[in-house]
Amino acid sequence: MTPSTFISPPSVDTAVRLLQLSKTYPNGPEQITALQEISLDIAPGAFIAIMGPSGSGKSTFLNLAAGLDAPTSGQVFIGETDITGLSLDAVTHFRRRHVGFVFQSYNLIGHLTVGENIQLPMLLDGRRPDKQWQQTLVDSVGLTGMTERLPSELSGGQAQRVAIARALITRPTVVFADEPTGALDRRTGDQVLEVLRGAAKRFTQTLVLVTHDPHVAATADEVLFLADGRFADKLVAPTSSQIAARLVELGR
Ligand SMILES: Nc1ncnc2c1ncn2[C@@H]1O[C@H](COP(=O)(O)OP(=O)(O)OP(=O)(O)O)[C@@H](O)[C@H]1O
Repeated sequence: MTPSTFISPPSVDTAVRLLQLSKTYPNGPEQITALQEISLDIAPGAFIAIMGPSGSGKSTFLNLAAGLDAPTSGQVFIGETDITGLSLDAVTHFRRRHVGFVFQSYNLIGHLTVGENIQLPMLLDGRRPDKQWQQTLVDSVGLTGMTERLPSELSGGQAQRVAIARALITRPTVVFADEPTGALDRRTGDQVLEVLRGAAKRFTQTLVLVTHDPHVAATADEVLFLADGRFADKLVAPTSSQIAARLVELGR
């Protein structure tokens, strides 16, 4: 199916639109279908969590929705741009400007200071960082006075706060977070989640979080469940117990 056969691109009040998104991987003579015809609209400022049993397609979902991998079929719009129609170079450039990432492993550059790490997405894009916005973010994630430190001088929780500020510095259309508290103890993880959630709400930042952890997913406005590469359910503002119960039913 060519892109022109699909319906029109999303309006500006859709941050991310997935249209009949599918991904198959070769597996010897057969194929594994990791995602099957996923369609979803995410509103600007929404905070959604993606959950599902192991192998249900969460990583594949994130990789496709964020433009880190190409679908076998279907389309991904970020804002009004169909990123599945872009060349590899163009999608990399687009991602740098319009998509933020927070990974479990922080991915900070060791020889750059906190401040330089936060500015990095702007510098890589050849843009001058907005110092005032940077300071707002630094204060908002609780790193005031720490911008001259190196990553080796930070705790895990502080390192992830840097990663959150770095993800927000470009004012991206959407931030994807992949197990953002997976490397932290529960208390620190809760604080970091609160920072992430608080910043997203304060700056009306669209946030898509992929996690195994019901406690983490319960901080989202909505939880979408994948099973066998399809959306199996949605819970609005659920408790972690409700999420855990649903996961058991889906065969966690
Ligand atoms: N590169 C690949 N090559 C072949 N199969 C793959 C590849 N990546 C994922 N798969 C398969 O696609 C399906 C979905 O995998 P995916 O990693 O998206 O699931 P997941 O929900 O993130 O799993 P987990 O919670 O265990 O990390 C699985 O059956 C997996 O084995």
